[in-house]
Amino acid sequence: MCTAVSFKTKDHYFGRNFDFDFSYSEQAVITPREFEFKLRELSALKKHYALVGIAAIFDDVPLYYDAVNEYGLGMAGLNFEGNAVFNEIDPNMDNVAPYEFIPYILGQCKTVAEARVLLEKVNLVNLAFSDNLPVASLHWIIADKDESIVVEPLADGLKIYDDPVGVLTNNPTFDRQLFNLNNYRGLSAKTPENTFDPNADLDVYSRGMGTLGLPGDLTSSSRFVKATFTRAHSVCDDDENSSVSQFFHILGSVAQQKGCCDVGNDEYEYTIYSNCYNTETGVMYYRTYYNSQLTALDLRKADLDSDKYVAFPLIETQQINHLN
Ligand SMILES: C[C@H](CCC(=O)NCCS(=O)(=O)O)[C@H]1CC[C@H]2[C@@H]3CC[C@@H]4C[C@H](O)CC[C@]4(C)[C@H]3C[C@H](O)[C@]12C
Repeated sequence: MCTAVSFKTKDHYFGRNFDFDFSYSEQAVITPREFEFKLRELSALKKHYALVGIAAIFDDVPLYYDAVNEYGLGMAGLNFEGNAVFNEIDPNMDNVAPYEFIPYILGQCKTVAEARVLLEKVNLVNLAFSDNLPVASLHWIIADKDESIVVEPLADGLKIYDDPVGVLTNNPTFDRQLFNLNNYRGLSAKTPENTFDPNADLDVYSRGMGTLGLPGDLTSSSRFVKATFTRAHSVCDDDENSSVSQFFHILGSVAQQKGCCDVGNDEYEYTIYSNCYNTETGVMYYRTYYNSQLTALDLRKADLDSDKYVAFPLIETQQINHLN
């Protein structure tokens, strides 16, 4: 399970929880403009916008899980098991393999509006990066400072939804996730009036009674509701530290602690990393399950005209600030 969020204060922030039971040794990776992304069915992206994000590196190619480009467009892939359908090659379309999708969009689009145009011709094809990797069953959120969309490869075609709440989790399909929010329209950050039975003397015995019924379980539909509520009610100052802290608190509301989601064979799904991009400055902050200190990587401090990516292994050991 995973949760991605798009959030605005003075700047725009984007990021995700990466929840899974194992990792492909993902790293923090900057890909400059002239790194050649070879595409399976289309001509290579020789010059493209620079990317910062989290990627697993196979055969010297960064395969991005999530990234932001130098113009502030962000994109993240989240599991969409059982729903994602990838097609055969269609000679009339731009055939893109799922593992190429993030560099394909972020390498060429400055905004969601530009991404919508490219997406009109995209056919996501059933091609794996290599024989020993699966075709990842994913759907994607694409966000800039003005809007978010969700892209779902369904059996009856590629669906592009507006995402008015700036959140994506996993199953079911995004239209159903949005519909489910109707069930929670009565929830509030404020103390509710007694509309239940005005003749009964109902006490406000606790703060937070307006949130009673907000789900706290780990299912993707519950995380969608919880993250949407938390984001929608977030209060924070406009500066970078406040915004980044608040962003990680939003993600923390749907984080998964190891042990609570048993996937068998003594393996557990947990929040392996959480990250937050300031999409306007190109700085990515991350923390990992075992290291709660924030680590930052700044896109603009790399040589963006180079043809070589730079990769930094995630710092996974706890960083403790000892006072004595
Ligand atoms: C498993 C992850 C989703 C996490 C998530 O959503 N967990 C909820 C699980 S659940 O919904 O609860 O079941 C996804 C997200 C991004 C993916 C990589 C994308 C690049 C590359 C694409 C290639 O084709 C296959 C290998 C590859 C490295 C991919 C491996 C894996 O697929 C990754 C890590």
